Amino acid sequence: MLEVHNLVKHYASPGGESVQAVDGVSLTVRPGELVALYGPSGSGKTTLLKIVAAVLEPDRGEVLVNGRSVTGLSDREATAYRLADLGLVLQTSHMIAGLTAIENASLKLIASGVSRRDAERQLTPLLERLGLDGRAEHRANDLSMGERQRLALAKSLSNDPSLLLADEPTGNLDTARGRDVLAFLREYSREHRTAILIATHDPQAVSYADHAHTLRDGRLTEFCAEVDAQLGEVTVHQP
Ligand SMILES: Nc1ncnc2c1ncn2[C@@H]1O[C@H](COP(=O)(O)OP(=O)(O)OP(=O)(O)O)[C@@H](O)[C@H]1O
Repeated sequence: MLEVHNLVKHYASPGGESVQAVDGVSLTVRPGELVALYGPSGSGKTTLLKIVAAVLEPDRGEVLVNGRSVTGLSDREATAYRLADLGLVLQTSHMIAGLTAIENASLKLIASGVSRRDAERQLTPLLERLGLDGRAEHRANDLSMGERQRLALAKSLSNDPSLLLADEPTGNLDTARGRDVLAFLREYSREHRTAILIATHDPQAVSYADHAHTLRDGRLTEFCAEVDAQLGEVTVHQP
C-alpha cells in the first residue's frame, strides 16, 4: 500500500528560478488497485514516481510504503527497498545489449540472490503473458522499443513487488498492444494484490484504472472525465 502525504519538490533552474515540479500532492494506492496519474508532459509525473521510488528526495512531505517511510533512506536502504518491495519501470529502460531478453529480465532476481536457473524459470510465465516468449533468447539490442518496454515490465514484476510504478507503460506501444499491457496490469494487480501507480498521458490508460488523478503544474486536480474507451478518448473537465 502506498500513501503519499503533501509531497513537495522544486528544482532550481540554471537561470536561478525555481520550478515547482510537485506541489502538495497526496494520494493513496491500495493493494489490488491500479491508479493512473494523468497529465501532460512537464506536469510532474516522473518527479513524483522518482520520489516514491527513493531515487529523488522531496523537499517536504511523506511517502509510506506498507507503513514504512521511504524518504531519507541511505543508498543501501534505498537499494534494498527497490529490490524487495518495488517494481519500477521508467521511460528509458536500461538493457545490457549483449545479454538475451530473459537474461536481462533475470538480473533483478539474481541481484536478490536467486540462481540464474530459478530466475529464468520464474520469468518464463511473465514473458508469456506479455507476449515475449518467442523473443526470450533474442539479444536485447535486437528487440523493438515496445518489446524492451514489456521486458522492463517483466523484470520489474519478477520479484512480485507489493508496489509497481510505471512511467508511460504504453508510451512505445501501438493501440492494440497498449490495451493488452493495460489489461495485463489490471489483472496482475488483482491477482497479486499489487498496488500499481502509472504515470501517463494516454487516455486509454485512464480508462483501465480503478482511480485516476490529473496532475497539472505539480498539483492534483479533482478528476472529472468522460472516458470513451472505444475511441480511446478522454475529456477532462477542470473543476
Ligand atoms: N532535473 C531537473 N532539473 C530542473 N527541472 C526539472 C528537472 N526534472 C524535471 N524538471 C522540471 O520539472 C517539471 C516536472 O517534470 P517531470 O519530468 O516530473 O514531468 P512529467 O509530467 O513526467 O513530464 P514528461 O512526461 O515529459 O517526463 C517540468 O517543468 C520539468 O522541466
